[in-house]
Amino acid sequence: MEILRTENIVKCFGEFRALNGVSISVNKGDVTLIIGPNGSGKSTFLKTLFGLTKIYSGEIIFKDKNIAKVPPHQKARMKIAYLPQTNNVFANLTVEENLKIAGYVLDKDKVKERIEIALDVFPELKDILKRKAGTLSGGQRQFLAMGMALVRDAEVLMLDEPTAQLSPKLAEVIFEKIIEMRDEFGLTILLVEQNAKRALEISDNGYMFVSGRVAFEGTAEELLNHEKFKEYSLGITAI
Ligand SMILES: Nc1ncnc2c1ncn2[C@@H]1O[C@H](COP(=O)(O)OP(=O)(O)OP(=O)(O)O)[C@@H](O)[C@H]1O
Repeated sequence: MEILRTENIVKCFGEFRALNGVSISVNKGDVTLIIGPNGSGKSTFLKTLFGLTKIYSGEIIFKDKNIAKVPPHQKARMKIAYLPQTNNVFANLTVEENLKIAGYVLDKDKVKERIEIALDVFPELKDILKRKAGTLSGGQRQFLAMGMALVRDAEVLMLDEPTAQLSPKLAEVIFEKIIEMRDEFGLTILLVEQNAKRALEISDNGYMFVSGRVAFEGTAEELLNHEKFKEYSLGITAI
């Protein structure tokens, strides 16, 4: 069942069209992947979905409502979470404080319960609750940011390259956590990833962006077997 879709999103920076009519559809409880070369508009797309930059035209439909003009803090209340590549935690606060702040709109008992759930999925955080988030490793910071989304009880989670700059081993752990968040909690995940092949293996559907457009789309399996994708992932063509 569709929970989120965009229709013909156009985003310009001056004369430059970073997004040139992007339409995608995201099903509830799926991992939907966006891949594509550098500069193809993936990060810009997530930012526009969350309302961090204004779009020129197009619609963002969430549960049958056009939310294109809804500001980020209201989208957060609608249980949409966005994790940027960096600055996704409060560096000067401890891990515990970050988790508590994530639940600020919930009542106290509920926050406690949600933090317990987050620590079940991210037990790695249990021993570092008193550490300042700014001192964490890249992987620990990512765990915390994803844990905060769980505390918030997010329904849709948008992740911008969560495995960037992590070792292959840690990247694999992040992919496993993403699967767990989908399968155990029914989260809908919109994922932007550089590691296209591995990310497709854990995804349900995918979109390949090229120059601000959807070049091709399909189920994860269709994309993995797509000639263009094979060429792209082998680096034979820049598309
Ligand atoms: N604030 C901005 N002002 C002007 N141009 C921008 C701005 N943000 C992004 N762009 C341009 O828009 C295009 C899309 O950028 P975006 O960061 O969305 O690509 P991407 O697919 O996420 O790339 P990467 O994989 O390298 O992160 C690029 O050409 C980029 O230079």
